[in-house]
Amino acid sequence: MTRLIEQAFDLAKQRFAAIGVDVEAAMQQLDTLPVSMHCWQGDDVRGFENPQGTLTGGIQATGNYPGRARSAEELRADLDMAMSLIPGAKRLNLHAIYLDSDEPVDRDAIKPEHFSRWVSWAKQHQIGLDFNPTCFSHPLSADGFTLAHADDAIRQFWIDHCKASRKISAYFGEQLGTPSVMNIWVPDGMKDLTVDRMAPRQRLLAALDEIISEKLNPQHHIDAVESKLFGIGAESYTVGSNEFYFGYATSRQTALTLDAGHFHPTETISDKISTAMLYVPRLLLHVSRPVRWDSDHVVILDDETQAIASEIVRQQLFDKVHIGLDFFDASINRIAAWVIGTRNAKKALLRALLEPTAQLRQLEVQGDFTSRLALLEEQKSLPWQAVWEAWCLRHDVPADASWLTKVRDYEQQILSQR
Ligand SMILES: C[C@H](O)[C@H](O)[C@@H](O)C(=O)CO
Ligand SMILES: [Mn+2]
Repeated sequence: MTRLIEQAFDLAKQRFAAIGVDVEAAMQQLDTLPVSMHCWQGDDVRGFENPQGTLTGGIQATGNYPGRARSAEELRADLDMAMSLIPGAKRLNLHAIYLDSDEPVDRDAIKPEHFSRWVSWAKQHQIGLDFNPTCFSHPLSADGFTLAHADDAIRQFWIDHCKASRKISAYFGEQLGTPSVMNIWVPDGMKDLTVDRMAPRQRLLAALDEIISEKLNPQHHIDAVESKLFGIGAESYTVGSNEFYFGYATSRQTALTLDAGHFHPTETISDKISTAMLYVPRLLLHVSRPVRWDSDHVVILDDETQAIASEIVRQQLFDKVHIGLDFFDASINRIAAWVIGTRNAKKALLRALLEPTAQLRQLEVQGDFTSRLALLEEQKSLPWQAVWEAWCLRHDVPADASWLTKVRDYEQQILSQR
């Protein structure tokens, strides 16, 4: 098998060299692009604060596949398994409800010490951590409002939670030597016709300003804000809309988060990257797969995933775009879900790096759209898969679907005992 992969790789290198693409350079570039895996695929967004509670905030993990992680130890073991099957650089994205504490702590009182075991684990794996305040699945978010809440005390509780989260994020960055991107997403919105659409937005704006008022070291912490079109039970009005956060991120120069599932079904985030990059210093991507709505299906190698990766590579946005994932499927093996989705994100990046972009750009400038389309289509069938498999071997992970056997073994030995 290894020999076959090496032979195919040598031939593939020659085929790509013939269209002016340096395969080794592409692989080296790919090595520098971490994908931030989201912890919440492993337990259906339950967390360890109150795992028996209901998932609220207008999001849903459907399915009841056996074996979800029930503790931080189990989640870390599952991540170890998944990460061992995914090539190249990775990070882990934690939500605040994944605190690893021996006693109960409310959200406004979370501290770095409640995440110290995650930091030790990240150090062992030499990976960075990212963070999210969790503004849902809590009694004080039960009426659908958090940072835009009309009640001063409730709003302050969520402001304090986000402030506490920034400290944790900065601690991650300081401990691990790579900035933690902290994403603020709130579910605030209304189910039905809304009369005052302005006041909640004014409150959200002021709350965010208070949250980011303390200057933190950008080497340790990066603020990001995430919009949404609608959530379940908030179909008529979302306070943090795209326009709201686009304005916020451009005026405050925070990073802007684009979640592939948070727009109208005919809108794509790949087309928003070049606009947003004109106004904000950084983007955080939540690569996901919407099916009719923000369904958070596992990422596949579809046209939009490819288009997102191609935008990053064509515009050379390597230092400005943070690539994260956001899906949670409880109807299939959760470790397989991580492996499939993360490998696909990386496959899309590799394919983008193997594109003869300079030549295509030249054709576009010349107005030769026939050749542009012809070459774009021809390169889809160049042997990128041979390069992918060789890259997997270099990273000592299964090159083909044999990773599934390892997941099945783990399922039989570990997950089925839970
Ligand atoms: C867990 C959430 O899905 C996530 O934090 C948020 O990014 C989101 O996309 C909500 O729809
Ligand atoms: Mn998201």
